[in-house]
Amino acid sequence: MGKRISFASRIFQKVESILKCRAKAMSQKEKQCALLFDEMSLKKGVEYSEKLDLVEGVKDLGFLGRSNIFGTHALVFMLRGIFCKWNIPVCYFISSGVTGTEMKDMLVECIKWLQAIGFDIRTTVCDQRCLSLYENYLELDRVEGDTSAKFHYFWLRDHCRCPKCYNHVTNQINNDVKTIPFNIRPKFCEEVEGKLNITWPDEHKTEYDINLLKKLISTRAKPQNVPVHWDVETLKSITDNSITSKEYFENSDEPTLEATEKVVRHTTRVSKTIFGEMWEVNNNLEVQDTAYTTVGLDAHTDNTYFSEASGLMVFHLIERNCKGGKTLLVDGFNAISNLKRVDRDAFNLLTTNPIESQYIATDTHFTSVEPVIKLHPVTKQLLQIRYNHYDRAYLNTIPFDSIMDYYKAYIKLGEEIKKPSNEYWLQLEPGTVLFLDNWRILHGRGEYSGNRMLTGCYVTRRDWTCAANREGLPLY
Ligand SMILES: C[N+](C)(C)CCCC[C@H](N)C(=O)O
Ligand SMILES: O=C(O)CCC(=O)C(=O)O
Repeated sequence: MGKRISFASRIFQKVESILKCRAKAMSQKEKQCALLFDEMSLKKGVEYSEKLDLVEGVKDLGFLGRSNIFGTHALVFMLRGIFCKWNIPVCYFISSGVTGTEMKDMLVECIKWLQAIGFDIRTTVCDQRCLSLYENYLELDRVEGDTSAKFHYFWLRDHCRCPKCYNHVTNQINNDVKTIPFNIRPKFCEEVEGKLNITWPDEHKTEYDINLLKKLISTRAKPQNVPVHWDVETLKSITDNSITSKEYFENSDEPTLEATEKVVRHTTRVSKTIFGEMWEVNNNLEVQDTAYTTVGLDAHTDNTYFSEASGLMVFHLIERNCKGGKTLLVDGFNAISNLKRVDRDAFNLLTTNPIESQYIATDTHFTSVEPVIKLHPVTKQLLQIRYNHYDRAYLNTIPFDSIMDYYKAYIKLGEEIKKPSNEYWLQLEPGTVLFLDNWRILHGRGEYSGNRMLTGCYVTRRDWTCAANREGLPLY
């Protein structure tokens, strides 16, 4: 194959004269070509070449110089006709992963040389992902589609998952980040067969799976799994039956509290709050809350007065000898996105101004100060709605000048929630257990008369996201 530019002059002349011959025989159109370059990994090893009178296998970048480091890659240049089918291997270099600047210099030199011979180079094509080393980071080309991925050397050292640096039994980091020098650089670095292998100056070795790096890049600050929002019209068309997208039903053997509990414990655990673990809700004011009356309740989320509102609500209506008492569900995220579309300022006020909520009963006084709309701290996508107009405390967290604007924004969201197009009314029946995402779906009920018994429980957000992670299910 070809030549290594400028040091092997005998070969150089031979290849050059062959290339000149080929170019001469071509028409102007035939000469139009692409310069392809590609890095192939090599087995480490050296050999004396009598023909070249030098040791082959060490790093050798032609006019950019030669060194005693073992070569790990061959950087191959090739010409390919654009209009006519022809291929000519041109030259190669032995490298140990070229830097971006080295690559540019070689490319420019190679193009100049081939143009002088007579080829009409119209484009360059790099066939393989390649690794470029910079001052304090490296770059992997085309990791994600066309974009490249950059990783600081410090980060790469910090995340070493070798058994010394990381305990694979406890899944905890052994390595002390404080001991890594900020200016750490690999002694040696290569990309082979889907792996990034790094040797550090102290001979410590780190291996990364390129697919893992790819995955980490694609999840950097980008919205994940945006759930499908629904109104009454579109709810029916959602086929994804996950609890983040839609209400979720399970069947229970019998209409009892114990059967409800069994269904829940099948996948997760029951949360204990001041309302107990499993609750029985009927008209007895056993608990000091309107839920324990026959009064109708506007759509709301529960536990706005807890710093972590329950993640899931589980409802199982085990007795229905009553008139009314239907269940109301509203997709809070849909209401918020509608509000955001028509009134961006209102949306901003609700995301940035925390308000206080309360639950006060005998010997109990819970409060929490949080915004009504919470966004994911990194991706900024919707994370939680905390809307319960019954459980608001004194509004004293908003600056005087913003109070009226805040009220208008809060009421506008309330009106959106109350739009008939967003209100999904359903009749719960004994035997059907309903799971609700209390960070997203608001619930309410119609006023009723007669005997009605609702059983259920809360599941903490951390418990159900734990179950979702365990099962590999997507979270928003
Ligand atoms: C009956 N159950 C225990 C479900 C709820 C009772 C708490 C209701 C409270 N107002 C809230 O919205 O959090
Ligand atoms: O009784 C119902 O159907 C719902 C009660 C309720 O909204 C609650 O407990 O938060």
